[in-house]
Parts: sequence; C-alpha cells; structure tokens
Amino acid sequence: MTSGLHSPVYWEKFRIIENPAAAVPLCQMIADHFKGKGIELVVGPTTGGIILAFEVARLMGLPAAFAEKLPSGEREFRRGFKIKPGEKILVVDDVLTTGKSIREVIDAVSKHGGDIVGFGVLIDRSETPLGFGAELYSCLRPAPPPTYRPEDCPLCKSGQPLKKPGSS
Ligand SMILES: O=P(O)(O)OC[C@H]1O[C@H](OP(=O)(O)OP(=O)(O)O)[C@H](O)[C@@H]1O
Ligand SMILES: O=C(O)c1cc(=O)[nH]c(=O)[nH]1
Repeated sequence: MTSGLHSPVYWEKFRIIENPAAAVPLCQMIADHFKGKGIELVVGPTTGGIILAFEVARLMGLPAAFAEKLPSGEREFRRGFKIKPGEKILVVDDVLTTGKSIREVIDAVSKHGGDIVGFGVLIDRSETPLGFGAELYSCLRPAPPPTYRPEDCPLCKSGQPLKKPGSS
C-alpha cells in the first residue's frame, strides 16, 4: 500500500470512483454530514481525492482544490490554488489506512493558515482509530484488514508475489 505496509486486502477505490452512480451518493453522504459547518473550500490529495473533493464541493456549492506530491514527498497546493488564512476547509479522500496522506494535506493547508473543519473519507480501514484534530467522517468503517510491516509480512514469507496497485 502507499504507506509501505503490506496487507492481504486491497480495495481498489477506482472501482467506486469510476462509477458516478456509486461515487456520487457517497460524496452526498459527506456533503450532508458537513452541511451547516461553514465550510468554504473542499480539498483532497491526488489522485482519487481530486475527483471526490470536486464532487463534494459541487454538491455543497463550493470551490475545490487539491494538494499534490512534490519530489521531496511533501504535498503542496500548486496551480495557483489560493487558501486564505482562517478559511474553513473540508478535506476529502478515498481510503484512509495510516493517515499519512491526510497528514500531508494538513501540513499543506497549515502552510497557508487554513482552518480544517473536518475530514470525509469513503472508507476508513485504519487499524486503530486516528485523530487529526478535527472531526473524521467515514462513509464505510469495515473491520480493518490486517496490515504488516514488510519485514514481518507472512504473505511475503509464504512466497506470495507482492502487488502494488496504487500510485506511490
Ligand atoms: O492513509 P494512507 O496510509 O496515507 O493511505 C491512503 C492513501 O493512499 C492511497 O493513495 P495512492 O497512493 O493509491 O494514490 P493514488 O490515489 O494517486 O493512486 C489512497 O488513495 C489514500 O490517499
Ligand atoms: O492504503 C492504501 O494505499 C490503499 C488501501 C486500499 O485498500 N485501497 C487503496 O486504494 N489504497
């Protein structure tokens, strides 16, 4: 997975994101949950987060932006996106595993002084509940599948080939 952890289970988020009939109602759940919280901008991390943040923003009548990876591994709002100090922001992503991507978005927002009001994800598969300093809403919270550090991975030890379907 993106975090470098191994798992026997990988939910390919693009099977949802490619299908508006599935993705839009989930985005609506996030939009409904954060309605009335004064949100001014919806942001997400590349790649799935671009599409989901856009759709949640569209449903809420708000603008959207995305934070992309730099070669350093940090994330940044490029392409002229503007975040005003104190602007109320909702962060949207597809899958939450270790929270690394979301923390990178938090750091990118913090550089502009934005005020994150909440986080909305399609699936929270974190092994222990994660706290990001603002409310986390997940459309689905399945029993989290196991994750392993590469050196401890029993699947690798049993000779199963490693697949890495994500982008990073
Ligand atoms: O909570 P974390 O441990 O950070 O993992 C979850 C993140 O990793 C995946 O991104 P991926 O690298 O697959 O990016 P992509 O959307 O560009 O394929 C997923 O879309 C989340 O953004
Ligand atoms: O942690 C990830 O990178 C990840 C896990 C998963 O189940 N699905 C996905 O698209 N990414």
